[in-house]
Order: sequence, then structure tokens, then C-alpha cells
Amino acid sequence: MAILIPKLNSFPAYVTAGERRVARRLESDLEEQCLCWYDIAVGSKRRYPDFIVLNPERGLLFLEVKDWKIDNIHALTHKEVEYRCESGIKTFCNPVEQARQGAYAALKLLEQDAALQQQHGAHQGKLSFPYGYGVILSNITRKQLDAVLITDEQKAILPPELVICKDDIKESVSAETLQNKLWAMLRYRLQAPLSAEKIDRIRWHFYPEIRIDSKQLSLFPTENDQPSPSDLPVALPDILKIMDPQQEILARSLGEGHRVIHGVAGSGKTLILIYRCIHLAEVLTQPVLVICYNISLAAILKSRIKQHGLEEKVQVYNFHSWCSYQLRKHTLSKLNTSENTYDDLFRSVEHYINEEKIASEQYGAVLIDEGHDLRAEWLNVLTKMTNERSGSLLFMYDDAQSIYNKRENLGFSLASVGIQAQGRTTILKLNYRNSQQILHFSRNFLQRAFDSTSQHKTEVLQPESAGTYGPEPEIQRVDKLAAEARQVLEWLDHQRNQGLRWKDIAILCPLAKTGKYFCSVLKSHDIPHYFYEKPEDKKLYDPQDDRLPLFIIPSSKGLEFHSVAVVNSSEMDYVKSDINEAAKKLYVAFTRATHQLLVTLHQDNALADLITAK
Ligand SMILES: Nc1ncnc2c1ncn2[C@@H]1O[C@H](COP(=O)(O)OP(=O)(O)OP(=O)(O)O)[C@@H](O)[C@H]1O
Repeated sequence: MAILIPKLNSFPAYVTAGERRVARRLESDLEEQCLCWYDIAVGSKRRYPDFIVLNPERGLLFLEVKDWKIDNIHALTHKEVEYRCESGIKTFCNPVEQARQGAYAALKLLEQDAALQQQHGAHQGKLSFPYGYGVILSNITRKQLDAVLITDEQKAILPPELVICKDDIKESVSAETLQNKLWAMLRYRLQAPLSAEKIDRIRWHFYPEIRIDSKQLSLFPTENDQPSPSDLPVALPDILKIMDPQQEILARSLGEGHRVIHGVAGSGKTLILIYRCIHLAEVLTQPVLVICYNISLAAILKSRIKQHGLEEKVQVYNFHSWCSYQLRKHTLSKLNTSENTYDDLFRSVEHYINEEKIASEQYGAVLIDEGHDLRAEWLNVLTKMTNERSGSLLFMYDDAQSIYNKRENLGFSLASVGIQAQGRTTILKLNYRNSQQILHFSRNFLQRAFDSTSQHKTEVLQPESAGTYGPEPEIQRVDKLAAEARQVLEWLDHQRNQGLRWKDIAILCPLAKTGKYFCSVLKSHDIPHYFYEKPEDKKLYDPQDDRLPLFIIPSSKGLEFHSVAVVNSSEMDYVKSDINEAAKKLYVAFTRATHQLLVTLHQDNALADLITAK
């Protein structure tokens, strides 16, 4: 079975019956490793071949599908087809010519990449794999076609070797026969299968929107992320980062209605969310709401949305700022319903929605990042905010990172908060953010903590590593906080000697008082830094600000840095001695580091033993 992108059940309504039939056959009858894209724009010129099939064993095939009936073909030439439609006779491009032009435009993108060229021989500099193009006439039999294309000259208008007819895609035709017909359209036989790197390069060239670290999508852009005048930057890097096929299928197949993504830390949930925003902003007339709990994550998402020029159509808020915005927008005052001002805010919004003073269905789509941080009653309000008939809702979560709410897993059913998730949940298990060593350490630590508390047999989704190799996390158990600070200063020195900028490093601490202590240490060593302690500060967090950032652990959710020091990590005060809760917070902190992790601790307790256990 081939991988069809997007999934058949999310094909738009306008797709013809013939195209659907072809899609079903390609999906079920092509070899397992084949990737098969339907109607997706290629390159910046945005041409839309009906199907592009990439078979690593064979090569690249471009297909046009026509649902035409033989009796309606009025005239046929090498260039054009005159076809009788309901509105009269219309002129179309000859589909073989259309397929040829689509193929060559796409291949031009690939031909400029040295890594996809033949390195020696008579065809040096040409593409190193075969390609071809063809047409599927899903409503015309071979016999019908032969009856109108009689002479050799006529046959050359729709060459039989480039045309597959209705009878070739009948259910009774075997998969092997269909495959043979398709692969015969390729120019020659591939000697060795295409490598995974080459496949990724082809995808990277064709579909700029699924690139990572490119202007289009990178969550955390690098300095090299400058806009490129064409699809092809001047010098291509050796390793091109791109969504994996599962992420791509998911991103392209989300469609309308409610969707849920249950993904481990670093599995690309936020990446998919941004992709989705770009698409929704293009197609929706109502605004899109992106919401999360964490203020600093909201600040980053906001700046990414701005980079894509979508701020007019996409609103980004942390939950309580959104509540304030709703009161402001509807010129309503906060009700004094409790002691807690944050709770007041929510209760007020909830009250006014029930009173219909705040409108529901304000958004064409609501996208919830880090959904595990939101309470059921908040979600109940958010699900009412999307257009009930045509609106879409995307809920992303990872139960292992649920740290604001004392609960195992989500603690409520999605249906109970109005999210229709049945049959619409996708699981992402591959972690891309962390080195294998950091992920292994973090995952084992969390599991040890869960195993140590007999009443909590928490089952969480276990991440698998797609990350690179890196150094083992460094654990420093010392006798006092001042000794931790010395370790951190030494480690910072080492990071800087590797050429890292301050903004690539972060210090994460359990409590504000630890953060303040580290600020004084950094100050006395003239290290530029900023402690994102208060909500106003977090709202202003800018990953491009080249000062060493300090965060209290929960505020670091959704962020990532090359190197992270988690300090005073066995501090138990802030978790009221609940090992499970402490472990989840530390898991979030550890998984913020992409390459290097330092963990320091001085307090002796059960948590310290769990951190240092082998
Ligand atoms: N297919 C991929 N190839 C390479 N890098 C990837 C891929 N998918 C995601 N990444 C990178 O992994 C990192 C984590 O992605 P992202 O922040 O979207 O994950 P997440 O699921 O939202 O994580 P968390 O829940 O921990 O915040 C980012 O740097 C992203 O660019």
C-alpha cells in the first residue's frame, strides 16, 4: 500500500469520481514505499499536477487524470483538445502535453541540485533517477480510444504507452499489471533505490511549505533564514530538514471539523500548528484563534505568525490574555467572583458567554497548543468559539507534560469538553528536538519517578528518538546552591567556547528565588541575562535577544535551546512533595535542551535520588 497525501477521506468535495478512483487504486496497488501526492502545488510557481508518484525503486512519475467521455471529444490535436461541456465546446491543453509541461517545470527545480545529479558518464549533470509522465483517462476504454485514433499519426496525439484507460484501472486488473503500465512510462530502470536523503531532497524542492528552518515554517529561525528569491537558495545545505511523511500527511489532511494530535515532546506539534495556521488564514473568512496556557510560548507563536504576515487573520493569546481581550472587546467589566484574579477573568468570560453578551462562534478555527495545560471548563468555552457548522478545531497535547493541572493523563474525556475526537486522533511518537542521549535520560527519569509511586501507575506516550547523537547529560550533585552556581559558570564558559551565543543557552529553575539568586551570580560575572519572571516580561520574550534567558520551569514549555542548565533540580517546595508532579516539570525542563543538558542539585531527597539514579 502506497502513502497517499493527503488522505483520501480529506480530499475536497470538488474532486472528480475518476480522480478518486485513481487515488484509491494508487494507494492500494502501488508498492509500500511509494509516496503519492494528489493535487498539491509544486514549487513557487504553484503548478498542480494531479498526481506525483515517487517510487524509491523506480523513480518519479507525473500523472494527469481526465474524467472525459469519448462522445464529448470534439477535436484532438497534439496541442489541444476541444471538449463539449454543459456550457458549450471548451478548449483544453492536450493532457499528455499538460503532464509533460508539469513534469518539466517540477524537474527543473531538482536539476539544479548537485546531490540529485549524475556524477559521471555521458549523462553527468542530469538527474540521477528516471522520471516520466502520463495520462489516465478514467472514463474512456482502450477500444473507444482506438476507434477514434486510427492512423499512426493520430495515435501519436495520445501515445498508447503514455495513456492508461478506464479498463486498465478496473477492479479486476491486478496490482502488478497496473504497476507495469505505470512504470513503463519511466525512461529507464533505476539501478539502486533512491536513498532516504534523496527522497527528502526531492520533497524539499517540491514543497517549500513543509521545510523546516526555512523562512516558511521554522519555529525558531536561524540567522541563515533569509528569504530566498527563488525556490533554490544560492548554496544548498547538505542536510535539508523537512517534515517526515507522517507529519506531512497529518498537516495536509487535517481538513475541517475537530482534530486531535497526541504527540510526545518535540514531535513537531507546534510546527504542524503553524503550517495549519498558514493554510487556514488563506481559506477562512473568519479569524483564526491560536491559544495556549504559557505566556512565553504565546509570545513566540505570535512572532512566528507575524513573520508570515498573518497577524491580521490569526490571533495568538495565552488563555487568560484572551479572556481579558474578550472583556475589552465587548466592553464588559470583570466580575468579582473569587479571590484569584485569573479565575475571575475566566468566570467573567464564562458568565458573559452564557448571558450571550460575549458572542460564541467568533472564529473560523481554534487551534490549541499544549492543550494538556488547559482545564476542562476552559476548553468547554473554547470549543464554543469555533463556527459550529464549518469551523475547525485542532487540539494538541502531550500528557507527559501536563504540569499545571494535578492529574494523570488529560483527566477528562475530550467529548466531555465538546471536542469530537473519535476517529480523528493522530499519535506522533518521534521526538526530533532532543539528542538521543537527552531524550533517553529524560524518558528514563520520568519512568523511574512514575514507577516509584505505587499509587500512580501513569501510562504516558513513550517518545522514540529521531534526534542526533550528542554528549551525555551532565549531572552535578553538590552540597549547596553556591556550588551549583560554580558548576553552571564553568559550564557556561564551556558553552561559549564552543561558539554559542547567549540566546542559544538557557537556565531553568524551579522557583523565582532560585532564579533571582542566579541573576545575582550572573550579574557579578558581567554575563548579559534576563529573567522572564513576571507575566509582562514573558509576553515580551524574543528568542533573538542575545542575552542569557532564565525561566521558571513551567514558563519554558514549548521553547527550546541548544544548551540548557536545570538548576536546583531537587527543590521540592514548589511541588508540595509530589514526586510525580515534580518529575513531569523536570521532564519538561530536560526536554528543552536540543544538544547539551546540565542538571545541578544540592538538596538530598527522593527526587535527588531519582535524578542521579543510573
Ligand atoms: N521532521 C522533522 N525533522 C527535523 N526536525 C524536526 C522535525 N519535526 C520537528 N522538528 C524540530 O523539532 C523541534 C520540536 O518541534 P515542535 O516544537 O513543533 O514540537 P512539539 O511537539 O510542539 O514539542 P513540545 O510539546 O515539547 O513543545 C523543532 O526544533 C522542530 O523544528
